[in-house]
Amino acid sequence: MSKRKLTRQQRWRVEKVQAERTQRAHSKDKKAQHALIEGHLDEVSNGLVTAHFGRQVEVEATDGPHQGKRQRCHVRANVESLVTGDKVTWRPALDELQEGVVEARQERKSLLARPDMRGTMKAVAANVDQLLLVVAPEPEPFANLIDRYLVAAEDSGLEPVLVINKWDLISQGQVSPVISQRLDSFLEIYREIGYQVLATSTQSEEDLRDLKQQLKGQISVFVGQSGVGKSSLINYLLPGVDLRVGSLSEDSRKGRHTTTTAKLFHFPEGGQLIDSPGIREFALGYLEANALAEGFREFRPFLGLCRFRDCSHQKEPGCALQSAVAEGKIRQQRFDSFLHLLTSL
Ligand SMILES: Nc1nc2c(ncn2[C@@H]2O[C@H](COP(=O)(O)OP(=O)(O)OP(=O)(O)O)[C@@H](O)[C@H]2O)c(=O)[nH]1
Ligand SMILES: [Zn+2]
Repeated sequence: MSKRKLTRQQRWRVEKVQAERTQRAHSKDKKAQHALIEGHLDEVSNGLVTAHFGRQVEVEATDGPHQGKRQRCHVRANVESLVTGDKVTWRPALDELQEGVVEARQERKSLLARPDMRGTMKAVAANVDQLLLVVAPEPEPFANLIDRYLVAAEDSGLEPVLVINKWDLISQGQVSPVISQRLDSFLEIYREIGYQVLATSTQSEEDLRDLKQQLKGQISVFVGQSGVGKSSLINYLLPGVDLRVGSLSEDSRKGRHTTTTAKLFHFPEGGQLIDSPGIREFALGYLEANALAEGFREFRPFLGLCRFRDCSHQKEPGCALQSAVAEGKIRQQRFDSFLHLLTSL
């Protein structure tokens, strides 16, 4: 192919197109570019995404002169998608009423995802350390539901902690001995597996002490079935905070915009909470059968030991899980729950 000599006019046009393309590539978010040009930004520092609004995020400075302050931010076009809890490198605006710019996302420790309306898994929160699975004597817990949450937590890399709320009902003998007994043996199973179990109630300060201790220095989420007392617990732990996730408007001209995205809060006595209606209902989305078995913590030593590599742990001879159940190394109830979840995949 011969090199054609371009006329000055053509060269000018090529250069112009090139420049425009570069401009577009570098500044998909024009406002971010604009902010940089305007020079109203401070030095690069570390931050934490505390909320998400469409293409903007709210970032809290975790070091530097703005530490503890929050700002709305534009996100550079080359930054991968952000969720609440993400740690970022950003440039705060010098004037806190202006908007900062997120330059990069830092590595994630864990990612909590939940299925959207079409069943596609959507990331909702990053770097959550522990999942507080709230249960109560009433509504009485289903083993299956607890196990679903536990598997989801294990799969997302979060440490689950079982929180038995409404403990006052038990300690004051307000639930029938049958329910009380059932709950006890239930909890014993989870303790035996190695999960931490805490008793709480929203009826006295004393009953929240262990939970407050557990929250310190960690990013937590509260999950559990309706009516167990998640809202009550969170209201006690975050006094005076407007928990309505829609309380920050996306755009004041459009009025109050209710967003269901997750928000990050600081507990006054230490630790952080990420909360949204979606997170509270977080359970099991799509899972591979292997991930399901892995999610039953006490099954792990036996996985891969079945006679058949593709053992479904149902009726096959030489199934290591079934032998473990027969030998009392795996509780029958957990195995039944596993099979139930397996058939509902
Ligand atoms: N006795 C007793 N009742 C409680 C306790 N905590 C919450 N409740 C009551 O349990 C009911 C449900 O509490 P909520 O905080 O709304 O429960 P939730 O888990 O947030 O429920 P959803 O909003 O439906 O998900 C309310 O009537 C509370 O007053 C507790 O520790 N002891
Ligand atoms: Zn098997």
